[in-house]
Amino acid sequence: MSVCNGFNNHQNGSTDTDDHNGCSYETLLQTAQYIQSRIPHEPKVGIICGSGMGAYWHEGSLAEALGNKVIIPYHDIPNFPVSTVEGHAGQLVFGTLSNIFVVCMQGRFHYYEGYPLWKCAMPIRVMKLIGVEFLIATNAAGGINTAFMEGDVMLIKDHINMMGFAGNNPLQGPNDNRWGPRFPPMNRAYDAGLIHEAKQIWKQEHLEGRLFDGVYTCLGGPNFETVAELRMLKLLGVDAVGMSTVHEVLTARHCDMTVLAFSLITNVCVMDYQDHDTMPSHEEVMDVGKVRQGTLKLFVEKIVAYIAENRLNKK
Ligand SMILES: O=P(O)(O)O[C@@H]1C[C@H](O)[C@@H](CO)O1
Ligand SMILES: Nc1nc2[nH]cnc2c(=O)[nH]1
Repeated sequence: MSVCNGFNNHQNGSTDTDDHNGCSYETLLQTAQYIQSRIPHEPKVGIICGSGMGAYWHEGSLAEALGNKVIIPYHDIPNFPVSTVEGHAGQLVFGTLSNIFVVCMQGRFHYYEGYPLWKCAMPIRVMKLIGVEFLIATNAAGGINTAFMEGDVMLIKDHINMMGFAGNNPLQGPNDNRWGPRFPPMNRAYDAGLIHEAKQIWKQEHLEGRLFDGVYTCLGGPNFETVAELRMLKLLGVDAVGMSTVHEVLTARHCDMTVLAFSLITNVCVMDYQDHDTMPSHEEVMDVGKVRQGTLKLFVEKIVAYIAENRLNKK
């Protein structure tokens, strides 16, 4: 049996033998079957709760708000990676939100944790196998667009796959057509209809703070950027920079999920050599996430309600 190198294999006693993209369809079917044996319904919407949105178990977080919760820690799930980021709970939380059954990833996997990109994105394929059709990916990001302030929210209308420019992509390796095509298009990675609706919801619900749209990029991390790097990203048309999401979106689109994603701007990037005082930190990221999670929770609830009423069974 094929297993995933570096994964939590303790339950099947397998040895790690596979290298790049060695996590086969059959292996992930076993992972999916384990999860299915523990949940009462198929989730149609998957939500990735990043550092800006209750990746940790804060009171008032989105994951905590689900009804009739079933919680499965990552370390219990065969073949799943484990979370190593400070504050990330590292669990799947299933339950009802806006009257439908959803799954939240509370904490995600990053390249800087030492996982290859395909492994960081592997939970997306597991979500697909258990029924997820819509992915809502959230993250914390630094604001490069000079209009952005801490606490702003940016709907991701597009991304620049910087790591892909360097030849690093979660879809590298043998392609299994059961997931999707060898050469997937990415010109409509982020669903324009959902972006439009999300903007309407923000207005109609009078959600607190400012909503923008813009271009996101993911760098490998774990360090925050130098001034020169940030200036370069700005020149390239990047509005917000983070350390996640792009590999998840590539994997989700490859297997034909519909994607909406947004960034919580947790810090304004320091683009000025004269600024000797401002230093980005993970503590600041988590603090801003905590302050904004009430608003973001409402935002996601309403987006899920929209999907449930207007988009499910109409794909
Ligand atoms: O998981 P996300 O992308 O939301 O978290 C960002 C990137 C790093 O993991 C962390 C830095 O503070 O925030
Ligand atoms: N790369 C990067 N990731 C972040 N996550 C939250 N803020 C930042 C940032 O400024 N840069």
